Amino acid sequence: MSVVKIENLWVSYGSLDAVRGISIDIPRGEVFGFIGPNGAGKSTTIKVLATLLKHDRGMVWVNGVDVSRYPRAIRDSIGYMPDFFGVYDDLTAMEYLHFFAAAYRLPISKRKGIIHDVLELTDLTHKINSPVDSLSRGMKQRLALARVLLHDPDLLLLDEPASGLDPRARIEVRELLKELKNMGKTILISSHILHELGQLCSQIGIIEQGQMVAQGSLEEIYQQLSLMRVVHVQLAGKPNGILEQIQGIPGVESVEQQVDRMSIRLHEDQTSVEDLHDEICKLGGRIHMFQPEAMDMETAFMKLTHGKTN
Ligand SMILES: Nc1ncnc2c1ncn2[C@@H]1O[C@H](COP(=O)(O)OP(=O)(O)OP(=O)(O)O)[C@@H](O)[C@H]1O
Repeated sequence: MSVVKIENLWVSYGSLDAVRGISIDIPRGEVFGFIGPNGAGKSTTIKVLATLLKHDRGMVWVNGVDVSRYPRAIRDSIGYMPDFFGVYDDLTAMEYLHFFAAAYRLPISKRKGIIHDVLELTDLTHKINSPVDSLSRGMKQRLALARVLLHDPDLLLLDEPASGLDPRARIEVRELLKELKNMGKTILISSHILHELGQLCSQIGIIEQGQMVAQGSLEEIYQQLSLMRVVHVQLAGKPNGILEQIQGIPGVESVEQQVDRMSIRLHEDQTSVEDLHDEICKLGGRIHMFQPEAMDMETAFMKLTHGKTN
C-alpha cells in the first residue's frame, strides 16, 4: 500500500488556484522529491498532507486513511517540518524538544531517552543546553528535524529543509536525510533546487503553477525532456569514415571533432550511453577514453519551468 496517495488535488485560495489537479503516489520507504519554483504550490500540497489545510477537490490518503475525513487518525504517523522555524528562540534545545515531546504526548518516563536519541541522530548532543537563538541556521534545521522525529513517524513531510543553508550545512542535512531513508522512513521533501535532491530521491515531481509538468525517476524525467547528453570520446586510431558512421547511430544529434577528442551529443531516450559505447566498438573504434558529461539538472529545471511562478 502507498504511504501517500494523492489523486487530482485542487486547492484554491479565494480566486487563486494554487494546486490544479496533481496526483502523487509514494510507496513505503521511498523518497519523493517535490521540485518547483517559488509559489508553484509545494507548501500548499504539503499542508494538505499534514492535515493543516482543507482541499477543494480530489482525494488524499496517508497510509490508506482519507486526510479530510480522519485528520486526527493520521497525525501520529506524520512528521511535518514547515519552511519556517517557529518562534521558540528563548528555549534551549533540550527545552524545545521537551516541549514538543509533551505536545506529542510521549510518556514522561520515555522522553529523556528519546530526546537523547534524536539529538544524537541529528548530531546536536553538544548543543543540548544552548539557547535555540544561538544555534546556526544549519543547526536550527537539524533541531527542527529532531523535533519531527520525536514520535517516530513513518512519513516525513519536509518543506525546503535545506533552504538558506551554506553548502556545508546542506551536505549535513542531506547526509541526515540519507540516514532517515536507510531507517525506512517514507519522505516527501520539497526544494526549488533540483540537483540538491537528485541522488537522494527515487521519484521526482516537478510542479509549476500548480500543475505537475514531469514526474518519475530522474532518468525518466530526462527522457521526458529528451535532454541531450554530451559524451566525450577519444579513439586510439580512427578507421576510415568512422565519424560519419557514428553520426548515423540513432539518437546521435551531432559529432564535433575537437583537437584530441570528439564530442557526441546524444538523445538518451533513443540510445543509451552504454549502447553508444557498444556501437562505436562494433564500428571498429578502439576506445581510449569515454566520458559522459554529468546530467545538467539546472538546464532541465529551467527548461521545464521557464522560470514561471503564480
Ligand atoms: N494563505 C494563502 N492565502 C492566499 N494565497 C496563498 C496562501 N498561501 C499560498 N498562497 C499562494 O498560493 C500559491 C502557491 O503557494 P505555495 O506556498 O504553495 O508555493 P510553494 O511552491 O511552496 O512556494 P515557496 O517555495 O515560495 O514556498 C502562491 O501563489 C502563493 O502566493
